[in-house]
Amino acid sequence: MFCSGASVAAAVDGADDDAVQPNGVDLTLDAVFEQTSPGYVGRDGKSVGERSEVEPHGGEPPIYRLEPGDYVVRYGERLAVPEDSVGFVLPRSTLLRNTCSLDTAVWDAGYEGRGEGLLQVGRAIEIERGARIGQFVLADADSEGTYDGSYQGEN
Ligand SMILES: O=c1ccn([C@H]2C[C@H](O)[C@@H](COP(=O)(O)OP(=O)(O)OP(=O)(O)O)O2)c(=O)[nH]1
Repeated sequence: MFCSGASVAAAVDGADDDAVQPNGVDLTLDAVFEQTSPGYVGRDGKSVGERSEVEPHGGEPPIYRLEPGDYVVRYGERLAVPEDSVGFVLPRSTLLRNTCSLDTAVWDAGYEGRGEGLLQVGRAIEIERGARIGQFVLADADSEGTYDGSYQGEN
């Protein structure tokens, strides 16, 4: 079963009260990166390529003016996935309605950190730093151990 927004909020550090939704908690955009060198995915190992941080166009709060392309984004909130849960992030529908999306993976039981996602920009868009871009939801789960990979405690 999926958890209530209030339960999800207990797993999210730094979320405003108005970020709490009926079934999850909104996550905000903190930083945007462009990958500049290849990554590596092997049978045993992996590495993330070099990246450069995209500077906001200006404004207060700062506004990112993003041309079509793929960007790595860091969320503004620190998450701690409970050991009896699994997490998912879904894009805010306004991104989809603007020909953009957020691509995300599984958030493992026991993971803690400020995670990252793939922002796909199909048509140019402006996004403020701190704007809501996705929603974090949690489902009850039987877990086979907890996450202890290299992204534990990131950011
Ligand atoms: O969209 C996502 C999905 C997950 N995570 C975090 C939480 C998750 O627990 C961790 C590792 O994700 P995953 O297990 O998919 O990564 P991996 O490439 O398999 O790395 P590892 O070998 O460390 O498991 O990254 C994100 O930051 N963004």
